Amino acid sequence: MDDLKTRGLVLLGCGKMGSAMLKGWLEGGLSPDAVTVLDPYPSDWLKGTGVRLNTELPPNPAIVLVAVKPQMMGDALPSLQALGDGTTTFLSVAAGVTIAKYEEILGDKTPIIRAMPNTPAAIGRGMTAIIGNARTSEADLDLAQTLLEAVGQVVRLEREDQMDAVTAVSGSGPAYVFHLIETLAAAGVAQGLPEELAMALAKATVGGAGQYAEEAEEDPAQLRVNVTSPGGTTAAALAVLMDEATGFPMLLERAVKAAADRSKELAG
Ligand SMILES: NC(=O)C1=CN([C@@H]2O[C@H](COP(=O)(O)OP(=O)(O)OC[C@H]3O[C@@H](n4cnc5c(N)ncnc54)[C@H](OP(=O)(O)O)[C@@H]3O)[C@@H](O)[C@H]2O)C=CC1
Ligand SMILES: O=C(O)[C@@H]1CCC=N1
Repeated sequence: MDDLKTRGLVLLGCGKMGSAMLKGWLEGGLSPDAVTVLDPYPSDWLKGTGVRLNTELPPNPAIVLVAVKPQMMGDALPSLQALGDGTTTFLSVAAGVTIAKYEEILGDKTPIIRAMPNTPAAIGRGMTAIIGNARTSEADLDLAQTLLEAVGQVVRLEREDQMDAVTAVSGSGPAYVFHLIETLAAAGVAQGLPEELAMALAKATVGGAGQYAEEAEEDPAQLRVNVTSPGGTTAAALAVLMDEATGFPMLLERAVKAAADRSKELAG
């Protein structure tokens, strides 16, 4: 992290993902002076952080974090080509954009780390998978990992082609869980609960169960069994949710496949 303080970090694109990570870093003690953000329409929140905004780049930043949409990459990245001299590490969070694509633009001397984070990084509960190109040293990976661990957990991948499935599970995954909360609350309303109460029950249940699944010694299947009294209410619900033709397993398999397929398409 000392390298980041002295050489600085550049953030290209500060939308939903970039700001989730920046929020985590600033709350974790990274000085706003060490961060230069390039974003054409900065939010009021970003303007209030005190970071260096749309101004000249530091001469030799330790890391450039690329957080623009995959479709914008061709427009946005060439402006940073001068930093592709091999001393700055590029860390990309863009879905689908391969390391080879970066090497085409930045040259193959550049250490490039492809990462897939998720938005719970905003509260320090992110999950990020990373993999580097051939120019990435262990020290580069360690620096990226330290930075990313400031906003949650980090796993290292063995192969870049695992990234499509990772994107479909943990990158997009928070959206599936938020949708579960929305639909669980709506189902409670359909059973006669007031909206506010149903939403409070749904949020606390999903949040509590998620944390319990992470912390408990038992696996999620056993935790599910522990809730399910024989002949009781949970068994009645699970008969619907575990139905082979229409239940969660089939739905999630289709949803995760659709996301992974889209990640492959974005690679072009
Ligand atoms: N959202 C998520 O949960 C996750 C997103 N990602 C990846 O993160 C990246 C960003 O996604 P997300 O944050 O959702 O998207 P956003 O659209 O919210 O953020 C992208 C930001 O980049 C800005 N931008 C556009 N063009 C340029 C440019 N030329 N130079 C600098 N900044 C530019 C956009 O400005 P403007 O809006 O004005 O165009 C916007 O603020 C994507 O590649 C996505 O795949 C990865 C994991 C999770
Ligand atoms: O929807 C997307 O394409 C991005 C990548 C993972 C989460 N959001």
